[in-house]
Amino acid sequence: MLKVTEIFKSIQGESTRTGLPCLFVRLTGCNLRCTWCDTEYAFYGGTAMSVEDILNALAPHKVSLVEITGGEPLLQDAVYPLMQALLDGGYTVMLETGGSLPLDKVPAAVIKIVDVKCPGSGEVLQNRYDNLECLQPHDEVKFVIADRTDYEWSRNALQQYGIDKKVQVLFSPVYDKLPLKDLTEWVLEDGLLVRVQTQLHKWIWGEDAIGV
Ligand SMILES: C[S@@+](CC[C@H](N)C(=O)[O-])C[C@H]1O[C@@H](n2cnc3c(N)ncnc32)[C@H](O)[C@@H]1O
Ligand SMILES: Nc1nc2[nH]cc(C(=O)O)c2c(=O)[nH]1
Ligand code: SF4
Ligand SMILES: [Mg+2]
Repeated sequence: MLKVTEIFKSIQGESTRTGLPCLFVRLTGCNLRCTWCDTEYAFYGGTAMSVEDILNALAPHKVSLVEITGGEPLLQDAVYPLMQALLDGGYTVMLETGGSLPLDKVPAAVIKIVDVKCPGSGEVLQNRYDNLECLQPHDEVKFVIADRTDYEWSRNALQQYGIDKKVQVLFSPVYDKLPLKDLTEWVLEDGLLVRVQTQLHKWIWGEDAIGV
């Protein structure tokens, strides 16, 4: 059984697949406490569901892209059979993870979106840099940036670990904290090979909407 906070249909609001219709499975519980986390309601509670219950909840929507997120989805062991069952059911599966837990057991066909936590998150010491070895070309690495200090730290991490040589890198401002324009201009000034992104669902439905 898995603890599930919510299952919903929306557009993918982040990553290179932004704008595509997508189903979301938000698992309950997180081992981190990022200062700016927009999903604190997923830390506790949740409904117990089996893999079959989750497949049955997704099927009527007739959307083939699904993202498993949280909370931290890799905290629950049953996430592995869930990912495999979704792949076997013909879904394109994305996994959104905070980067503090090992990635080596994630099925190769799953598209991993891995955060590298910046100092402004308060969780920079939790990054597992050996995870960068597990990345495949279809995976993406996301830096959520609160200010200029985070930006310079991210720029340095890119260079130190050669992340932009391996996968698509996303630079995302902390919503309502760092203006998108500032981040964009810094990236252009420095000629970084990264994709600036914003959380599109918040521009559509507002930052406090849940289940979108
Ligand atoms: C809620 S987390 C769940 C998955 C996992 N715990 C993680 O951190 O990647 C989903 C994504 O939302 C991002 N996020 C959370 N709060 C945000 C905010 N206020 N502004 C921008 N991105 C945010 C996280 O950094 C992460 O990339
Ligand atoms: N629309 C929408 N797209 C998203 N992409 C990643 C999300 C997440 O919370 O992990 C998310 C989310 O919460 N909503
Ligand atoms: S790791 Fe993800 S869910 Fe957990 S506190 Fe950070 S942003 Fe929120
Ligand atoms: Mg979200």
